[in-house]
Amino acid sequence: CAMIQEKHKSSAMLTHGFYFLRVQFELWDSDDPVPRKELLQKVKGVDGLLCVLTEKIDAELLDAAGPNLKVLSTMSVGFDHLSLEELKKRGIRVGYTPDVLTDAVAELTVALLLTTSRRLIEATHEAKTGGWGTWRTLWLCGHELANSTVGIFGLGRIGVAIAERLAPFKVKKFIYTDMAPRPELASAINAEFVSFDELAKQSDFLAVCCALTPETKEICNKNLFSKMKNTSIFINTSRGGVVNQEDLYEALSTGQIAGAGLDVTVPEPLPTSHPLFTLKNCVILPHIASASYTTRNAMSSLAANNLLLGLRGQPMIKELKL
Ligand SMILES: O=CC(=O)O
Repeated sequence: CAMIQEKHKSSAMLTHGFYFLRVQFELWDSDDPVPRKELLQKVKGVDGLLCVLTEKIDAELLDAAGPNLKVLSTMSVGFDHLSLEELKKRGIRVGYTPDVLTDAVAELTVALLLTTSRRLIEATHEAKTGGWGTWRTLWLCGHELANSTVGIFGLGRIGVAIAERLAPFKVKKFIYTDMAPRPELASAINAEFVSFDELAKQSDFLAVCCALTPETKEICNKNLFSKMKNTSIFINTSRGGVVNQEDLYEALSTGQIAGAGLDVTVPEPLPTSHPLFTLKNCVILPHIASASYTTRNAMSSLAANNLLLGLRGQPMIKELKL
């Protein structure tokens, strides 16, 4: 989190293209989120703010910042932590970091899918704790990608990148649903547009890649799970808010679906006492999809450049249309 303003402790000449921009900035120099109270105090009077997805940028924070604030840059592709309406109302420009994390997120999604479908966490636990007896015919059997139908809910850059990585596993068919067909993206992976119901019914693996919006909030609920096959695997690397977790628990614990792999939950962190942690067929990761050194470096650099360009009144590299 970096707050850019006139009269703060650190000062730097930041080279940007052929220009120099003199900024004074204060850095929250910790991997832990800046405490809300501290953030509310420190944003007062800043011209720009660089945040991550743990910071809720709402009317309270924007009021605390005051009228100097012209640019917000989030180091994330998701922007459900930003109140876009409030930002637009105040004429604040917003930068974000799509594209640079697509490869890392797709890679992690494939890893999570295979970990869940081939029951790798259960398997390593058995091996370590003495559950490994003789070779047994049906022990720790899972579901394979070869000849399967993979469904993608929300076909964007990341959905396409996931499908491209899964295709060599001999997937039979890719299907997807979105607000409307997206033929250009779909043709790259030969995916067929289907209804939400058909996606539920046909998918052997269902990967959720949509943004969290009022329309997608808890859209993965008992209506979806009840239509899925009891051999199907559900994967979510988008936002926890798209899933109704009580319904998912029910579907997993009653065998309505075979397994779930989640990189995102509500809340984050998910309390260790949460019922989903009791299930062997649920693999939960702590929101690490973009966590590779290369990608996090690219995200920080893009977020910083977006901020500086915005402060200079120029088009950002990746700017949200408000
Ligand atoms: O979840 C990660 C992001 O939105 O960048």
